[in-house]
Amino acid sequence: MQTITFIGNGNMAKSIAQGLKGKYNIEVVGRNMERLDAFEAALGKKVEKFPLDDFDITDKTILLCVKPGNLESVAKQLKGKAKLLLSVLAGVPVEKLKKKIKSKAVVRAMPNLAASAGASMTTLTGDAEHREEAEVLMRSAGSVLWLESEKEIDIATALAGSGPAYLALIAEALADGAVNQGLKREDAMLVMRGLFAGFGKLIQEMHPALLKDSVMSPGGTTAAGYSTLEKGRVRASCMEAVEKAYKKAVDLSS
Ligand SMILES: NC(=O)C1=CN([C@@H]2O[C@H](COP(=O)(O)OP(=O)(O)OC[C@H]3O[C@@H](n4cnc5c(N)ncnc54)[C@H](O)[C@@H]3O)[C@@H](O)[C@H]2O)C=CC1
Ligand SMILES: O=C(O)[C@@H]1CCC=N1
Repeated sequence: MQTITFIGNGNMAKSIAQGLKGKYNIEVVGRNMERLDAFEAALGKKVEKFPLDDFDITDKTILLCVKPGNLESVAKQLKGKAKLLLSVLAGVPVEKLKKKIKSKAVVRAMPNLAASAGASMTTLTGDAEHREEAEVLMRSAGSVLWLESEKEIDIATALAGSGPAYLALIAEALADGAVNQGLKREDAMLVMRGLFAGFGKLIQEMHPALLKDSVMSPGGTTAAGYSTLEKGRVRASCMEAVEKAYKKAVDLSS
């Protein structure tokens, strides 16, 4: 079984490791042994645990899962040259990764929080020779799409990487709206979750505009609510949110 070495043991590392366990041997590298023990307990499977300081990455397949701001300090503590560096760091380009961490090949991956449920939408780009290997690996955590440029992965970061947070805002706001009109909180949450479960299936098959047209009757309840969303500039705000998140990814590249 191939071994994957996680550097970082936070949310994203844990989520991806859940998908990989059983298919790959897992090693995890971090600063704090208690946190590494917690990572292993959360995974419910034996993993090899190593301190970060002076860790030798020679010929390993690394899954780098630290924050972009920690790249510098983490890189300084590693020695050797990896076989493949797979980085989930938002915005950090291949060139910068290559400068900081020695590796024969680099691939960027942008998963999302749904990796914890095996349902990430993960985009990938980088060394095309490792496309197949990276796709197979990340498919353990959901769907994958290889993109041809780093600009595209930065845009996809704004859409699917950050997207769960944007949809969570909509989900919470809609449930709050129902509570505001008098529905019990627990009922509002159940109805909202059911709405998203069904919508998740429908949107796979229908264009969003046709889906909307199918729901909105002339002079009906949906039309009444929909015009309020347009007045509130929800459409423009979503487009601006993607723009701001993309620009932030570009900022992180320097
Ligand atoms: N959370 C999300 O939904 C997504 C996160 N990402 C990317 O995943 C990466 C990790 O994010 P999360 O797992 O959410 O963060 P997290 O805060 O849960 O985990 C970060 C990890 O880095 C370690 N760390 C922090 N400072 C360190 C240092 N100075 N030296 C060594 N290790 C250090 C922490 O101990 C932890 O293991 C980020 O680069 C982010 O861009 C990508 C897609 C989605
Ligand atoms: O907010 C962030 O920086 C990370 C990247 C994509 C989702 N979360």
